[in-house]
Amino acid sequence: MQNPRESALDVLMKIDRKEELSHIAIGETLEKYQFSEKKDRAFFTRLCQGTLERRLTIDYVIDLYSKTKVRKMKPLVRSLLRMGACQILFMDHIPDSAACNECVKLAKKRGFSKLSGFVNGVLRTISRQKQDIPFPDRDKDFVKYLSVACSMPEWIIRHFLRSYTEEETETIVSSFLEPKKTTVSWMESNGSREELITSLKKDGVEVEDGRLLPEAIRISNYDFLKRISAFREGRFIVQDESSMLAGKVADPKEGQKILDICSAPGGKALYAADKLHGTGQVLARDLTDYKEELLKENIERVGFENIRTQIWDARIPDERLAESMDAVLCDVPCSGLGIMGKKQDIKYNLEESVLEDIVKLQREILKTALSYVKPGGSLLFSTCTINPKENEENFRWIAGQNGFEPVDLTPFLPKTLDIKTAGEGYIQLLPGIHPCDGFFIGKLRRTK
Ligand SMILES: C[S@@+](CC[C@H](N)C(=O)[O-])C[C@H]1O[C@@H](n2cnc3c(N)ncnc32)[C@H](O)[C@@H]1O
Repeated sequence: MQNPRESALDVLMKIDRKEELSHIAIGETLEKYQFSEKKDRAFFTRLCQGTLERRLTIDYVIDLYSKTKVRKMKPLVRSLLRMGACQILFMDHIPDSAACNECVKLAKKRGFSKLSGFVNGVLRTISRQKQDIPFPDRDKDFVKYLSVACSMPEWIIRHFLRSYTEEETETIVSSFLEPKKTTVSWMESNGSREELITSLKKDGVEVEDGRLLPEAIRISNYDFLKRISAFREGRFIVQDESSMLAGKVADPKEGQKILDICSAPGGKALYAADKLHGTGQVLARDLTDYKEELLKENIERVGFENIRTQIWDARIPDERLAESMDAVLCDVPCSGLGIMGKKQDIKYNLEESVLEDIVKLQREILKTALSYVKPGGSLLFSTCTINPKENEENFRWIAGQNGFEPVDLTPFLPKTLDIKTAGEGYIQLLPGIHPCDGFFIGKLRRTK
C-alpha cells in the first residue's frame, strides 16, 4: 500500500457507487496489501470506516461551507472531501494541514487540478471553523439533532422513537459509533480456552474476557486475522456474544440432529457443532453458491466432521426432513438495525419500505422451519435487528401456531442479563444498553 489515503479514496468511491459493500471492499484491499506496514493498513482501515460511519455528519458540515452541495459534486471530489473532513473533524492525531495538503495532492494526481483550489478552500474552512460549527439544536428538533450528531438517517431515528424513549434512542444510536473490539467464540473441540489464550498472546494479540459468556474472548492489537495461528488452527470463530447466546439458548446436546436453515457464514451452526463434541449432525443450509463457499471455508478451517452444507431455499418445504430435527435454527435474513455499528452500509442503503417485505419473507421461512421440528424438539428464532415487527410480532405469530409453546429462556442467560420477557420465551438485546449487538432471540418447543 504505497499511499493509504489513495487506497481509501478508491474504496470510498466504490462504496459510493454501490459497487461493493464496505466490509467487502475494505477487506479486499487489506487482503491485497496484507504485507504492507501495519500502521498504513490501520490508517487505511480507520479512514475508510470513520468516513463511512460519520458520513451524514461530514456531509452536513461540508454543505455548510461549500457552495456546491455534496450530492451535486463529482464523485471523486465528494469522496476526497469526505475523507479530508473526516481526518480534520474526527482523527485528532492527524494535523489538519496534512489532511488538506494530501487531499489537494490527490485531486491533482487524479486529474482534478482545476478543482484542487476548491478542495483546499472547503477543507481549510472546515479546519478553521471546527470549534464553532452550528449543529442542530437538540431541544428544537431532536430527530435532526441526533441524525447529524450520530450520522443516522432521520427515518431510522423516527422508527426507533416509535418503540423507545428519546434517551434510549440516543443511547442506542450513539453506541453504534463506539469503537469495538473483535469478539471471538472459543471452539472447545479444538483445544482448551487456556491454550487458545496462550496462543493468541504469543502472536501479540491483546486478549480480554467476554462480557456475557465464558466462551467469548475479545481480541485487539492484531493486524490480519489470517496471520493469527489460533485462527488458522480453527481454535476460534469470529462471533458477537449475542450470536453465541443464541447458540447457547438453542442448547445443542450430544447426538442431536440440528438444522440451520439460514446458516452462512456459519457462526451458529459451528457453535452448535462444537457443542456436539464430534457426535450428532448439523445440516447447514443457505441460498447461494457464494454463501455455501463461505460456510465451507469456515467449516474446513475449524475441521469439524459433524457438519455438512447444502444449498436450499428455506422457503421451500423439504418433506424429507418433516418433524425430524431435535433443533432448528432459524436466524432469518433481517433489516440488520442492531448491527449498524459494524456494517455501515445498512443505515445508508436500507429503505423503510423494505421492512414490510422482510417480514413476509421471514414468515415464509419460519413457517417452513416449524415443519422440521420433531415432537419435543425446539425452534430457535433469531435476528440481528431491533424492529418489533420483525421480532416480537413474528415471535407471537409463531407462538400462536398449533402445537408449539414458548420455552423459558432464564436458565440459559447469564445472571447479569435480567430481561423480563425471558420467561415468555424471548429477549430483545439492545446495543448500548446490553453489552453486545442488537439482537433478538426466541425459542419454542413442539408439544405434539
Ligand atoms: C442473518 S444471516 C445468517 C447468519 C448465520 N446464521 C450465522 O450465525 O453466521 C441470514 C442468512 O440467510 C440467508 N438467506 C436469505 N434468504 C434465504 C432463503 N430464502 N433461504 C435460505 N437462506 C436464505 C442469507 O444468505 C444469509 O446468509
